[in-house]
Amino acid sequence: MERQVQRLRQAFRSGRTRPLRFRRQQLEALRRMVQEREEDILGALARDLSKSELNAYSQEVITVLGEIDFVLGNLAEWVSAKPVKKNLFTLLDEAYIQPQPLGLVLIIGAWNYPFVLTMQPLVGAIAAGNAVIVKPSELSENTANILAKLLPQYLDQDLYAVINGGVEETTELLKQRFDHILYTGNTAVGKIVMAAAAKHLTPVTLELGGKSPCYIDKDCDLDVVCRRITWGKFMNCGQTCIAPDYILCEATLQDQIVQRIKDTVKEFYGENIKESPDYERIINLRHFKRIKSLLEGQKIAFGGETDEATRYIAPTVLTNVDPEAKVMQEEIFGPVLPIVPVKNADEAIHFINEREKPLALYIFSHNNKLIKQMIEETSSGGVTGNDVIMHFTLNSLPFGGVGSSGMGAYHGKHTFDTFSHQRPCLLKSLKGEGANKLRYPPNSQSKVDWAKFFLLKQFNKGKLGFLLLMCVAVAAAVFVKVSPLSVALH
Ligand SMILES: NC(=O)c1ccc[n+]([C@@H]2O[C@H](COP(=O)([O-])OP(=O)(O)OC[C@H]3O[C@@H](n4cnc5c(N)ncnc54)[C@H](O)[C@@H]3O)[C@@H](O)[C@H]2O)c1
Ligand SMILES: CCCCCCCC=O
Repeated sequence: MERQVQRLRQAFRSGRTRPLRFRRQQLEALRRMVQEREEDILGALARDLSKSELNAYSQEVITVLGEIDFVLGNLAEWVSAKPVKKNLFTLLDEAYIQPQPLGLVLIIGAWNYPFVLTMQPLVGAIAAGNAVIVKPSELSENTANILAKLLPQYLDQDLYAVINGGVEETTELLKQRFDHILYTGNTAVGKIVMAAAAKHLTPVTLELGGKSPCYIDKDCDLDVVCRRITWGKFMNCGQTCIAPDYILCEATLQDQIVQRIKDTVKEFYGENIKESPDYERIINLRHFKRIKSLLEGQKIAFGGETDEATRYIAPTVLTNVDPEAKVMQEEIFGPVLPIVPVKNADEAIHFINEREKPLALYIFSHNNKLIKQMIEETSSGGVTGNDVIMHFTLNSLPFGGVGSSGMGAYHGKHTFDTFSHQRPCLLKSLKGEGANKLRYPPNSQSKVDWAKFFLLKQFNKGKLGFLLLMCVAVAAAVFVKVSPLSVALH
């Protein structure tokens, strides 16, 4: 493993990833891979999560293709140096920010959307000019295997590698030195990753989870609200990091919500949900048993049927759930939706703020002021008002958590920035040394007064004064030797 890391680092040092043309070629090759090997990719996703071809395509493949197109359309602009504003001391100099690749980066993916959660960060890491090691989740082993088979066929093998394996291999991998690690998965492992990264002072992006609340105000259209929640909660059998984890609403709304979600489940998945191609299965037996155990002692309003042989758990809604119940202590990550009654929006805000900061927050109301108030008075990785999940799909929005739901963010330009060093560059001339006397010893009151005059706002009396000052400064920078001016400043 150490040798492989060395090999990639060596290839990065060759400078091959620097030119825009090379990065574009690699991204185009990646796009070709997704298009030409679509069937293999969809097949792997079906075997891992019982995802239908249509669902796998619309949830994962489209996102990756869209990301590649978006990056290719903007990369030339992103890699270019960005001139910055200057102060009076640097007026004649060149000042800019130059994005540069970090080096060798590690991307550790999760199993629930195993294709998009490794490929989307990979697109940004390549775009930013890095060498990359991808470590897919071992739980979605078919997707992990297809990535290990396909990526070397399309990408430069000296710069991009897939390493498969479980805890042992990941632990070994984390002993190596990387220039950035992007990890997606649960919070407990996030801490392990961060501790390992700290040994090398490696920066991390942690895309973690949490219990994402969903508040339903009484002033809203419950038919629409429940359709949207049903879609986002039961998609991928509830195994979505930003699925609404639980509902907060006034007690009087509960029965209407239950009835509408029940009707929508029937509309979406039919009378026999097990037969629906749109309804997935739980990833493995451990998670199946974990989710099933969350139902114990709960009031099941509908659903609750399970089948261990196929790891099927029906869409399930629980009512009057006690905040102390086990189902409210951990991220559910399955098709179980508890409803916790609260008196009003203020109590919902209090409820949310008493707990760890979630990855997402959802607020449904006709009252925009209330939505804005809840955003203002709570914290979460992201927010969607009057819908669920959808903020993930907008790549102009940074996607990530806060507090225990993660740190850092990616998607679109944000991924490019995550995997780049924004290098500040100031290019001066060796001429104009006279003006520099101001900062060289020995110091004097008049030099300090000049510095105040050049740099501090309160000494630049208005716009006109500032303009005048700039002219003086330019003159000073070019010709003038420092002279006392304290009188003019006071
Ligand atoms: N924020 C996001 O974008 C996002 C996306 C998907 C999932 N998630 C979160 O991930 C969680 C579910 O994923 P998971 O954690 O079950 O996925 P997982 O079990 O697939 O683990 C994720 C990665 O961590 C590695 N790993 C596991 N144990 C390890 C250890 N002891 N040391 C080092 N590496 C280890 C795995 O090999 C895998 O590559 C949920 O909490 C979910 O909310 C977050
Ligand atoms: C179109 C829906 C994609 C949702 C991906 C969520 C990633 C986290 O689990």
